[in-house]
Amino acid sequence: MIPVLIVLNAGSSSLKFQVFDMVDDAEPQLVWKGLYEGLGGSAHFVVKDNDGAALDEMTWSSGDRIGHEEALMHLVSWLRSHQEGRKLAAIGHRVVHGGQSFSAPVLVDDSVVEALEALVPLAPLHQPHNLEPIRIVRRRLPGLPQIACFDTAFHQTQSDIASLFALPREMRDLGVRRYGFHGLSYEYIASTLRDYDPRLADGKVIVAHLGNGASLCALKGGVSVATTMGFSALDGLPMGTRCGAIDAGVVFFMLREMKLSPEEAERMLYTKSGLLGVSGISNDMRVLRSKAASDQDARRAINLFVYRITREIGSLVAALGGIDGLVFTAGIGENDVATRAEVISGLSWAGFSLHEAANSAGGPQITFGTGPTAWVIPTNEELVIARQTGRVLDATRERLAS
Ligand SMILES: Nc1ncnc2c1ncn2[C@@H]1O[C@H](COP(=O)(O)OP(=O)(O)O)[C@@H](O)[C@H]1O
Ligand SMILES: CC(=O)OP(=O)(O)O
Ligand SMILES: [Mg+2]
Repeated sequence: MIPVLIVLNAGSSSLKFQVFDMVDDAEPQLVWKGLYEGLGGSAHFVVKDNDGAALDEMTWSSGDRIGHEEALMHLVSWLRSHQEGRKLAAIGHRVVHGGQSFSAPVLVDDSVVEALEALVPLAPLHQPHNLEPIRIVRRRLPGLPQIACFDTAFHQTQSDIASLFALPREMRDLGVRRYGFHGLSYEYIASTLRDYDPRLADGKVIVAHLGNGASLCALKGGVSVATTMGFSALDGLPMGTRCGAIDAGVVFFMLREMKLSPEEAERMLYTKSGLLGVSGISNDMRVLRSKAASDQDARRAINLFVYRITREIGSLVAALGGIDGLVFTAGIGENDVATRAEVISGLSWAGFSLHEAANSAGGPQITFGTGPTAWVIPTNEELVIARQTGRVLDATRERLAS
């Protein structure tokens, strides 16, 4: 029997999954990937093989009340009827916040669940959804090992100064510091840089993870030295619906002058801001691009996004003391030719010069010449979760055997 892993990335109304074969010490091999979307309403399930060919799909009506629990149990029974010769060995989860305690992936037990629940206020948009499948599996499939893999862990290499806020010392003791996120994505990119150019693997690289959530990370020799997200996933760049870095004074204005409750203020900053808030149209870059020529608000939202990315890259170049490479990844970074072109055009001062045909073709290399180079590299957070999960399982087995 080949042991298989399910890797889960749970959102508020979606559950993305991938299934990997784990053969001894080999790299995890993707077998199936898919998602449930529209959970809580009219849910839809689709699963594909590792070549992207659709294998199965299903749609439920809202009366069927398919939530995360029903979706997970459906996935497990789908696997049972398709996994001939395979045996489910564990589930690896993306958990956005690991706080101060978790600097590496961990086997989930009662105390881990409790510690991760305490971090919900630090990532209200993600953490509750990440924890829900963990609780469901503990209840419905007790005994199945679950491993939590964190978006924050990769940034633990940052210096004390890079992670410090200029707040009174007791705040740091309460855990109020910069953590950084999207670490699973950055770990994947760091692990593959050598395949593209050894100078990137050993040098100073800025990775732009531009998806619905967006951040930048400065890597030196593949190690995180600075990042734009801080205490929460609200910081840094403007995102699909999140504001990114704003003056903390705005929050006091919202509470005191606008008389918003903390929950209302939080909702505005997390779900009504960013590309959606500025454009008043959409959080989706595809929609904004299709309207940018005729709609001033769509254009302004894009211009602000690009302006903030370019400015923050300048800041990270200073933190690195130079730059050898820039990598675009995630939904916008991998697919939006125009965003890449606009960012590169704002970086001509650093020696970047766009190769338009290469950019239109999706790279991988999109600038050439003697200066720093820019690249498009698709991220793979799920593969990192599978690798980390495999390592934790091996270590647990060795511990039990000794
Ligand atoms: N073909 C495309 N062109 C431009 N933008 C795209 C394209 N495909 C996806 N996107 C952008 O990527 C976003 C999703 O990115 P993704 O990394 O999948 O986000 P997440 O994992 O946070 O859900 C979409 O909201 C959209 O803005
Ligand atoms: C941490 C974070 O912002 O994640 P996502 O991009 O999936 O929203
Ligand atoms: Mg993402």
